[in-house]
Amino acid sequence: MLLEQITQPKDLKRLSIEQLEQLATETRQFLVEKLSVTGGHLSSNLGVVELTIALHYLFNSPNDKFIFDVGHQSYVHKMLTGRMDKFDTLRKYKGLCGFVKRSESEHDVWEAGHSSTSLSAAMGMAIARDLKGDNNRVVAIIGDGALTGGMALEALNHIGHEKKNLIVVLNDNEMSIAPNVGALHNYLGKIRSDKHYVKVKEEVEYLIKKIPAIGGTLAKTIEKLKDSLKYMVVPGVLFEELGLTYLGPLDGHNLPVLLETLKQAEKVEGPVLLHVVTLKGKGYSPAEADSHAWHGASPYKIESGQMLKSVGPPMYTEVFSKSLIELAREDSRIVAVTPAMPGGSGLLGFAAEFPNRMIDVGIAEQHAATLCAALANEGIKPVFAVYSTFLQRAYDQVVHDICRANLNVIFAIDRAGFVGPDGETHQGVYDIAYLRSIPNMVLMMPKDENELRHMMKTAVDYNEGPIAIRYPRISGLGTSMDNPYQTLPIGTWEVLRPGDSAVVLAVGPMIPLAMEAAEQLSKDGVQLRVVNARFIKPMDEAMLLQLAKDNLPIITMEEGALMGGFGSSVLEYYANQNLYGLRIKILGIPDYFVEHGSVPEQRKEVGLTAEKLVSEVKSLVPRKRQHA
Ligand SMILES: Cc1ncc(C[n+]2csc(CCOP(=O)(O)OP(=O)(O)O)c2C)c(N)n1
Ligand SMILES: CC(=O)[C@@H](O)[C@H](O)COP(=O)(O)O
Ligand SMILES: [Mg+2]
Repeated sequence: MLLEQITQPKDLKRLSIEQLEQLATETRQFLVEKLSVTGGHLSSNLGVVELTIALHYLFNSPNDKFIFDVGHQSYVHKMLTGRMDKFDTLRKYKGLCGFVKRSESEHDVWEAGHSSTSLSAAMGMAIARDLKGDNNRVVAIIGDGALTGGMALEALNHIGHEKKNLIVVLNDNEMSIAPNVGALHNYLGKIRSDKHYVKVKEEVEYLIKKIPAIGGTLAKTIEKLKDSLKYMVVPGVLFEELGLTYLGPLDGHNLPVLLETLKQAEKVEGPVLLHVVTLKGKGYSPAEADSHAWHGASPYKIESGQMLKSVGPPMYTEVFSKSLIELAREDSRIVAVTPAMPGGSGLLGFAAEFPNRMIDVGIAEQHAATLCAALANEGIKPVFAVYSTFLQRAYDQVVHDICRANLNVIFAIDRAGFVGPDGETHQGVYDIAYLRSIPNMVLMMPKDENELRHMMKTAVDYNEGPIAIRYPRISGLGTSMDNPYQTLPIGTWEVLRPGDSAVVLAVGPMIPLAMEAAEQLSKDGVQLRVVNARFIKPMDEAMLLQLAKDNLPIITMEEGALMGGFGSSVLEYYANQNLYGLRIKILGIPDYFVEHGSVPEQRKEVGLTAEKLVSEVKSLVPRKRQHA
């Protein structure tokens, strides 16, 4: 096995083309086998096997810098840089990260997880290189999906202007997570499909070379002719006009072609865009057939391609999906907007039933937010379906275009809280802090999937401005679903369990932990009152005042950043009411980035457990009130 001989990139350099091709075969086999156990981003990585081998064969990482956009397709890079032995721990707690990670290797020079940052990073590294007088190569590897992200276009604008030496490898597999969308995608499709370009271009260049060298106006005319012909024959004219040299399109699985074109690219002065065409999922037929489903694969049986799906209650996303469809059947104003996550956000069923009411804008959260503002401005009821972590990308639009204008936008914030294997770049733990401080925003989180349905109805009926529902990347509790839907009174909490020793104000998935702690505490004679703090903003101020009067110890519990979170707002409230002397403890996520693992492992790491709540309550309740 050649793969076993590769412990660092320079081991590639002694291999022949045939051996590199053999290595590609072994690499695919390794990925399919390892990820059948761990799960992970299989189809993206299968698509970049030859490309990654070619890059490490030709260039000299880490001196030459590889910047992977998103970084979900960096498994081959990790294999070739000495981490094959760690793949059994991929995306596991304290194991190999599923994205590029500087602490793992000197070859990991730039981290991501969020899309469309690679070109900005490449530009920064190229400028720094030139300021320092270095001469290393800077190579960004960006997918056709990531190229639809606004940041990528901002960077292209700058790259074309500055004309620094750098290489952009556009990995075009026609897919984002779902099929890619947008005018750029269509443009790339035209280039990919029309072989006419390459033929005519070669003929024109041959003819122009034939014209004997002459001076004066004729030469200028010929130059102009060549330029105007460029519009007809050069496929990447869009990029050429932006100031990049376009090379391609080329077969991203053909190693000799890749190596030859990369060598060409290396010689070009200024920025180069290499348009590489690949097949997402290549080499594993279930992934080739459905690269969307195999983008984020669960563990699977290799032979059958059967993914091992979790059994039990429905995921919150599924409940959101079904209730959105039910509500949309009754209300034609409802439109769903997604920034390139129709599958993950549970909108495929909605799109099937309401094809002209589901809008996928590509990886463009900022555009999606302001689009929703305009839809609401015109009387439409937009549901902005977005992961908590990706909503961070549109913070200004939420403030400037939606909340300030007090427009009726519904935010369906999925993956709110810990997300597990995707880790620190994807944790949905800042939205409480970053949303509650915006005027006009209503923010709620359900205790279970049944209450999620009622919150959906509450949001659709709400016409006083923006309203957000956040829900986690976990299964529900298996509760039965009320029919009909109920509309919840805004700003009201509910007591789920009485108690007069202490009270916990619990948010969302913290409630089952609070109920478990209450059970344990009652055995010691401590009666913990459990409150469903389902409205994070506005809070139930009547209840807060009553709790102060009762002078009970108060604990808040949220799966969100403590800094600026729900607990902070309770502290702020009491301080502003001059209600000092209350015994209050806030539980949440401390001020650091929690890395990948399972959600229970992440909760345990930060102390979001029933045990922790029990000990906190006991520390606040006078001993005399506890059984000895
Ligand atoms: C800001 C942001 N929005 C959404 C995502 C979710 N996401 C991860 S990968 C991906 C698709 C990327 O497509 P492409 O760049 O073409 O890579 P491929 O998987 O096709 O190789 C998306 C939408 C993200 N990581 N970051
Ligand atoms: C790499 C990326 O950002 C997405 O693929 C993300 O991992 C999807 O997350 P879910 O698996 O929670 O849909
Ligand atoms: Mg793609």
